[in-house]
Amino acid sequence: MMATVPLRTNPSTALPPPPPGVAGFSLFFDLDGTLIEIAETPDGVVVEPALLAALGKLADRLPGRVALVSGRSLAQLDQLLGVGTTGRLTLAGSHGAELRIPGADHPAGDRPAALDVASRALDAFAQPRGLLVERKTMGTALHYRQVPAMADEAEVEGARLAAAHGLTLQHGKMLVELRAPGDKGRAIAALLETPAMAGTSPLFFGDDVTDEDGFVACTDAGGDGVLVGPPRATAAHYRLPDVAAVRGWIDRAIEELS
Ligand SMILES: O=P(O)(O)OC[C@H]1O[C@H](O[C@H]2O[C@H](CO)[C@@H](O)[C@H](O)[C@H]2O)[C@H](O)[C@@H](O)[C@@H]1O
Repeated sequence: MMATVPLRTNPSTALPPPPPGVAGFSLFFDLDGTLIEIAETPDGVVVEPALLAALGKLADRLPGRVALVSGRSLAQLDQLLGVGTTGRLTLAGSHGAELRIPGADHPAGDRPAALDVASRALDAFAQPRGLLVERKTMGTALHYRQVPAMADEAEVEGARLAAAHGLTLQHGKMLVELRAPGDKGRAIAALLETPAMAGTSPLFFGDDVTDEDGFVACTDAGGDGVLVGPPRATAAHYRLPDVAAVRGWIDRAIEELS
């Protein structure tokens, strides 16, 4: 099963930055490549204290209306950012397969039974080729950033194993992942029904193909998407060039809300 990238792409590559004025918005952020710089390995990322402070301030000013929507699992988000920060945010992890809303119960979905067998097959493929396998709560990612020449082979193996084991195939930056169903769009739509977010306009900042479902969900709900990175076909109508620009935008939003 392939995770779909929507075809409702914006024809223009000259997308403007998102306008100021966030008082009536709920803000959704992807993590890797959006709030933190891409690193060589999943564990190699740097989460700066200034980011944690900014997310905390934003959450104070928009209570219940600041969310992380990540391909990382909830456990990874807790570990990377610390529960002092994640506890103040609404979270969608595992590409939308896991939700955590402060004060609400959201039983975790079932981890697909086939995931362990498929993960061992990924190990067998990765080890002799020098690739990295990242095990997550609801998925396993095969990373080829370490050996980019293996990209095509890794993608083919990922697709083969996803089909063989009935798992969802997720493409990403220098990775292919086998995972539980769900997508960031459905997660955002569900979060928009929470009392704190209901009636607000959603704005989702993301850099990767997994974020496109989220851009569509936000547009459908009267908000929009913000592509982070170089121009490409996207459902977002705004763009910021890099992580630093997102961090600058957040700092300005905090000032505006102060
Ligand atoms: O949806 P996100 O929060 O952006 O998570 C997407 C994936 O991010 C991580 O992989 C990416 O970042 C790594 C660290 O910078 C990088 O080495 C890798 O090449 C990128 O694909 C994470 O490891 C994955 O589990 C997430 O799905």
